[in-house]
Amino acid sequence: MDMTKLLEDVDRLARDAGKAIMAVYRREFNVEEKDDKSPLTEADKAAHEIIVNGLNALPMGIPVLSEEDIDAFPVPDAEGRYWLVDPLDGTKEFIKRNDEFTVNIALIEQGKPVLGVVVAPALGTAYLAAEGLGAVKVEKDGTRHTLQVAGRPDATTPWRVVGSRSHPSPDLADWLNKLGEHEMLPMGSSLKLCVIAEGKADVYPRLGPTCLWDTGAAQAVVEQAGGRVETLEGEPLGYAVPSETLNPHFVVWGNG
Ligand SMILES: Nc1ncnc2c1ncn2[C@@H]1O[C@H](COP(=O)(O)O)[C@@H](OP(=O)(O)O)[C@H]1O
Ligand SMILES: [Mg+2]
Repeated sequence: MDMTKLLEDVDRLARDAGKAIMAVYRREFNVEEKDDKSPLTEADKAAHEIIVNGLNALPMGIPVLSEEDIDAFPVPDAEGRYWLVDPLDGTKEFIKRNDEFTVNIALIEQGKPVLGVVVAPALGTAYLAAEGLGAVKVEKDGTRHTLQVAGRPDATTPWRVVGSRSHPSPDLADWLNKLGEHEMLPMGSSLKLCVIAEGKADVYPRLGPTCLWDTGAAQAVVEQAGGRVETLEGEPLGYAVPSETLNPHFVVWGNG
């Protein structure tokens, strides 16, 4: 596979989905409730259609798992590959209109995210990563920066902790007490992992539920920037079984 070409194709698809999302964002829209009580908008559905059709049109014929179509789980191909898509992550942020929502596309191979694209359409930014290519942020004006996580803060500097705006967790307070002196940066969606990759925060503890599609693409960005996304047992967060959609609790570390 030509990873550079694949990353360009996936970036284009995520940006097309982002344009469809922004067309809805700029006008009135309806909010439905899914079976699991989470919100769903026309924007989630429009982005899903664009991405799934686009991925299916690529020559490799890699199966797709998208948050908005979990009636049938894909069987990974002979190389253990599948696409993992969250067409609109941070739907609550989208509804609140605070701009902190993302389009997420990951390529999983043998249970590992080997390519990831996270586009934040309202912010105009994108994060792109692939094995062997590293991770970059593309700014609104098109400038590109190579991403590198921050080192561990020295003993006198408080930890910069990023956390969910919409899904606080009861275990977090205990975990933060053990961490020591820190400052909190609230943030919606997979942008939490991306700010770790950028070196703007040091750690993101997620001690509450998330699904595979919430983390796959941004995990590729963090890992290619030198960081880690680990279960509480210290194993990399894995994606081997598409039908096991719930992630365990995890911590994203930016200290390499
Ligand atoms: N009870 C639950 N079970 C599974 N996933 C949950 C959940 N509560 C929140 N999430 C996940 O957390 C994501 C949002 O996290 P955050 O608040 O940190 O941005 C949601 O993404 P979506 O917005 O794509 O549905 C959703 O997938
Ligand atoms: Mg999501």
